[in-house]
Amino acid sequence: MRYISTRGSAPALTFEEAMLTGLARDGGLYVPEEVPTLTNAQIAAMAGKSYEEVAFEVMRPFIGDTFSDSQFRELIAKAYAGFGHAARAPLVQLAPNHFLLELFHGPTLAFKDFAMQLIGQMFQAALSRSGDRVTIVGATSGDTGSAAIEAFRGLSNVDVFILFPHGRVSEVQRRQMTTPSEANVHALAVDGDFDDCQAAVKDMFNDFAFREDVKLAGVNSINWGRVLAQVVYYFTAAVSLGAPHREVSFTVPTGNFGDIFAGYIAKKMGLPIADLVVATNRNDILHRTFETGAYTKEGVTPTISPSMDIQVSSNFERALFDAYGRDGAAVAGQMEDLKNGGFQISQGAYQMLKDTFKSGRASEEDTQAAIKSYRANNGELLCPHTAVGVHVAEAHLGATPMVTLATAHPAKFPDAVKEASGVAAPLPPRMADLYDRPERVTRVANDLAALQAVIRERI
Ligand SMILES: Cc1ncc(COP(=O)(O)O)c(C=O)c1O
Ligand SMILES: N[C@@H](CCOP(=O)(O)O)C(=O)O
Repeated sequence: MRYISTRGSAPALTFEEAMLTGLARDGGLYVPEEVPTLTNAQIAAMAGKSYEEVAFEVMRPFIGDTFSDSQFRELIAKAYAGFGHAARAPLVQLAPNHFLLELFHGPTLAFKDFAMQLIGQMFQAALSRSGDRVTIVGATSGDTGSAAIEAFRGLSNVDVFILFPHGRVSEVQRRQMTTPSEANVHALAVDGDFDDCQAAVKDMFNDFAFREDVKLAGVNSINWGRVLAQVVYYFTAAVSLGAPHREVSFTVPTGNFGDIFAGYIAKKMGLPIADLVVATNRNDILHRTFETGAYTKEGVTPTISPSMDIQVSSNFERALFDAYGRDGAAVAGQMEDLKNGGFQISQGAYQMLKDTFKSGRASEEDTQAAIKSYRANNGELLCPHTAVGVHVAEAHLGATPMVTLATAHPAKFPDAVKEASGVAAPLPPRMADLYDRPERVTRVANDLAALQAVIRERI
């Protein structure tokens, strides 16, 4: 299995190389040269298997010879051992044809743990084999950062720097990033928004001298390994609802387009997914794009679902690559136009995207109303991101079972949840002292050189 860049002019890599490389050297994102497919019989045989076993079967065709089967099984087992639910990703029924896929039973209470815990294991195994040391730099709107820190804290061959937008993450998210005391963890509060943080990370990858000097690695969904690990729960959810004998639809609260892209890969692998619905908050660039065919940046507006306050949606580039018939030059051209504010998608590519994805948006009021009504009528306390998903899903319910991804635990956003529902969402006992732990954070200007200086000084 080889991985190629969405911009068409970086070398093809193995799974291990793509995982450790992060951004391609032409600025693109790595994708598999071909997406392997599973037969209906293989999918049907997943029924009744453990999450770990399905994870092995779904991901094995993508990893080539990076790990032996037995080592890969071991890494998967370690990755999910600390999850607080035996099913790892349980389904809860909201209505006759509407289900919630709870993805918040990992150590940091968000879906990011599914990929990050596994990436942590895979990095550790690959780096201890090679003896290399890397510097991970990640951008977060709140959840990727806490999950990355949890997965990499205390590891001897990794330094991890997380850039988050100062004042724009929830207090729980911030404390999850600033309270770990391990010396290899560095939380950087940037005077900017998430898009600034993500742009700085990509600029660091495009600064080849810096990239080589610090041995830069990435754990944002730039990294194919992140997307891959998220493909698994589409299979477990769909199979428990009757796939491959029955189609299933998914609604995905979306920001950087990584999670929904994982659903798209599951569909390409042969999972019978009817609709893939993109749900955005008022930062609705993706919804507008699906409506109009124009990808046009506006400023980022802070919302009560802060992890989705994103305008430059990194993984959309992976979808565009397929929409343009895998023409890297066309994608590179559109990404150049994005620097000047946006681009118009060609008619053919737009049609492909419209045929593949549906979309909707939730205003702040819609989000609050969903939190309130699902608490009152279903007894479910939703996090604001999940509430965006549930609101959008309601407009797409039909005969096919709909699964909305519950991407974070309500306790990560206690203020917004309490205001909407009147109900407090307590942290689990293992995190009960989070507010008492001392914080360690460095405030940094939204400036590439300043960020690079901090990183060089600390490693
Ligand atoms: C809780 C939560 N929901 C939804 C999203 C959006 O996911 P993606 O960026 O993969 O679209 C994020 C951030 O990634 C998140 O943290
Ligand atoms: N919402 C994310 C933003 C980063 O997304 P990623 O999936 O590319 O890591 C976050 O919570 O940080």
